[in-house]
Formats: sequence, C-alpha cells, structure tokens
Amino acid sequence: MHQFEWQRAVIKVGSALIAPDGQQCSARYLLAIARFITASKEQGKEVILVSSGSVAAGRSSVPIHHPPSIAEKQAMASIGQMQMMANWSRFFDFPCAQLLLTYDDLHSRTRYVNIKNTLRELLNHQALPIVNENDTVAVNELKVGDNDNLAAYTALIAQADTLIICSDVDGLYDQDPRKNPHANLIPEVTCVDESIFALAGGAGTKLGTGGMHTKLQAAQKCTQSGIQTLIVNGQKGAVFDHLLEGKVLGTRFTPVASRENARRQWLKHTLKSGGKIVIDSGAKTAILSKGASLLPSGIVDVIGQFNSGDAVTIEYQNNALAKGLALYNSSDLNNIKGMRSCKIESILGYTFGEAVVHRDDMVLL
Ligand SMILES: Nc1ncnc2c1ncn2[C@@H]1O[C@H](COP(=O)(O)OP(=O)(O)O)[C@@H](O)[C@H]1O
Ligand SMILES: N[C@@H](CCC(=O)OP(=O)(O)O)C(=O)O
Repeated sequence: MHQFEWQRAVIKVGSALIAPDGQQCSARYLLAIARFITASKEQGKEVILVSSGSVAAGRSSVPIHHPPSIAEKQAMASIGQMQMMANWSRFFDFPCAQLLLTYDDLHSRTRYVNIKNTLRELLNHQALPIVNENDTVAVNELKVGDNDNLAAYTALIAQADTLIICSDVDGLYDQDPRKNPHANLIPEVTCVDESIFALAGGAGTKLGTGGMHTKLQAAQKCTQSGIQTLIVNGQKGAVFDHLLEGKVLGTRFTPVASRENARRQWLKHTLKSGGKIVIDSGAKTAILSKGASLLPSGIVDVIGQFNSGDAVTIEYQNNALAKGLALYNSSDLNNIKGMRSCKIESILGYTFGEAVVHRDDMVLL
C-alpha cells in the first residue's frame, strides 16, 4: 500500500455525514473527522474543510410534504448552515471561519484573489476555514452545484497538495455498490478517463448531490493539477486512524503531474501576461537569489493596464525574469511603486499585505 503523505489538505464532508437520515446535525460521524483534523493540525499540517449539509440539516425546520421548491431549499440551507457551523465549532479549540462561495466568486479575478488571500491568512492564524456553496444566492447556472467540484476548486485556490472526499461509501467501486453488492473497490486510480467515468452512478441517497460522477470530476481536476485525491468512507472512524498512520482505506487517485510542474506550466504557458512590472537590481537579487516576493519598493515602472489577479511579466533591463499574479491592478501599482510596503494602506486605502506579487504566485523564466 502507498504511504500517504500530505501537508495541506482540503477535506470534503458530504451531507449524509453531517445530518444522517436528514435529521438535523449529528456528531455521530463528525467526531472522528474532527479528531483527525485536530491531530493533523497538531502535526503542523494545514486543513480546509468543505462541508455540505446545510440543506439536510435545515430540512426538519421547514416541514413540507412535497418535493421542496428552490426557495424552500434555500430557506433550509440558511437555517441549516448556522446549525452545521455550530456543530463543527464545538469540536475545536481553534476558531472556525465560514466561507460561502458561488461559481461567480471563483471566476471573478478580484474575488478569486480575495478568497485566496483570506484562506492564506486564516491558515496563518491556525483557524479552520469551512467552505460551502452560498445556496441562498446561487441558483442553477450561477452555482458550482455540488460540493465535490467546489472542494476541487477550493484545493486549487488554496494550492493544497491533497483533497480528501469523505462520503458514505468506501471509495470508487467498479459498479454502484448500492445496486450491486458484488461490486469491487478500486484502491488506486492513475488516470481519471472515460473508462473510469463509466463506472460512476448517481447519488446514493436523496441527501447527496452528484454521486460518484461529481467526485470523479473533482478527482480529475485535482490530479491534473498535481493534487492527490482520496475518496474514503467518513462513516468509519478507522479510516481516519489509518490516515494518521499514512494508510489509505479507500480509493487514491494519483496526481498525473507534479504540483509544482502543473502550476508552473499554468502560470508560464497558459496565462496570458496582462502587462509588465519593471524592477530594480535589489528586487532582482531578492527574487532570483533569495526566493522573495516582489515588494512595491523594488518597482521602477508599470507598463500596460491589468487587473488585480492578472498575470504580469517581471522585467529587469528588458529581460523577462519571472511571471506572476499581480495582487494590485496597474493603476494602484503605479501609485505605490517605489514605496515601502507599510505605506500601501495609507495610499490606496486597502492592502493585501506587503507583497505585490507573492512568491507562491510567481514562476522564474
Ligand atoms: N461506482 C461507484 N462506486 C461507489 N459509489 C457509487 C458508484 N456509483 C454511484 N455511487 C454512489 O455514490 C454515493 C455517494 O455519493 P453522494 O450520495 O452524492 O454522497 P455525498 O453526500 O457524500 O456527496 C454512494 O452512496 C453510492 O451509492
Ligand atoms: N451546498 C449543499 C450541498 C451540496 C452537495 O454537494 O451535497 P453532497 O453531495 O452531500 O456533498 C448543502 O450544504 O446542503
């Protein structure tokens, strides 16, 4: 069996674990997951939770005898979200932070940058970010629609190395195990292709959304970006004891590219540069020799018009040295170029911290 190693994980917990039988929130399955999160954090690892269950948890507070309308589901979600957060919070001594996201938020550059910065800051402060879809504002085409894909997007934004999907089934089987009791568990998948998608059926219960299909979509997105993905049974405490010992009881999807390489390729080749930042020799040394972020004090000139979150080329004397994601738009950068970082807030009225291009978002050319 492969030794399971990780440093920053997104853990996705499905509705059937939060509110088993659709009956309010329960600690039944969450205790083992919470213990795993606490033990992992004590080992210096970083965890982001993506928790479903707001609709399932709020269901009993909106009693109806017909299939719920969208508005009724949204009412359930807004009641259940509070209960779900309170349910998680009581397991931890560190703060829990709520992030409610929609598809729009993930695809708007400025919001994407804000989500990323917030996650980074929460992890720096030892808090546990708990993400869910903002069900009350998003319908149909505005939604990610399922938390498996939302968890994959979160893993990409957070630059996690691992996605752990906790469901009510032991992993990926060669057929839906609810329909065929002779189905076999697949312990390892090296490529999520059509033949793997062909094995997936829909949700197992009326609480779940997407079933195995959306879990495979999540695994495909992540493994292509170098993020290993696990599907495990969150109803079995032993799964988490084994994970702490580096053993996976479930299905492991191995990355098809190294994380570094996938990100480098994406930054270097996929993202079009929106402009240029010209730097001085001090900044050049800091970036090339010290692995530093780019600070405003090292900027001599800003060329072109770009938004916060756009890719930019970092140049020294007409040589492109690096490419990275700008935290500030070009007009704000023009106002803070050459300044010390402590001046950013007083000049712009806001700050994302001392860097203008963070080292994590930079690739040397
Ligand atoms: N090939 C398969 N292997 C495992 N489970 C499958 C497969 N096809 C469909 N499923 C179903 O997917 C369900 C898990 O998805 P879902 O109900 O959406 O749960 P969750 O709330 O954890 O997201 C399982 O209970 C199982 O019935
Ligand atoms: N955002 C929804 C969850 C949607 C969803 O994907 O649920 P699940 O398949 O149980 O992970 C909720 O909180 O009820």
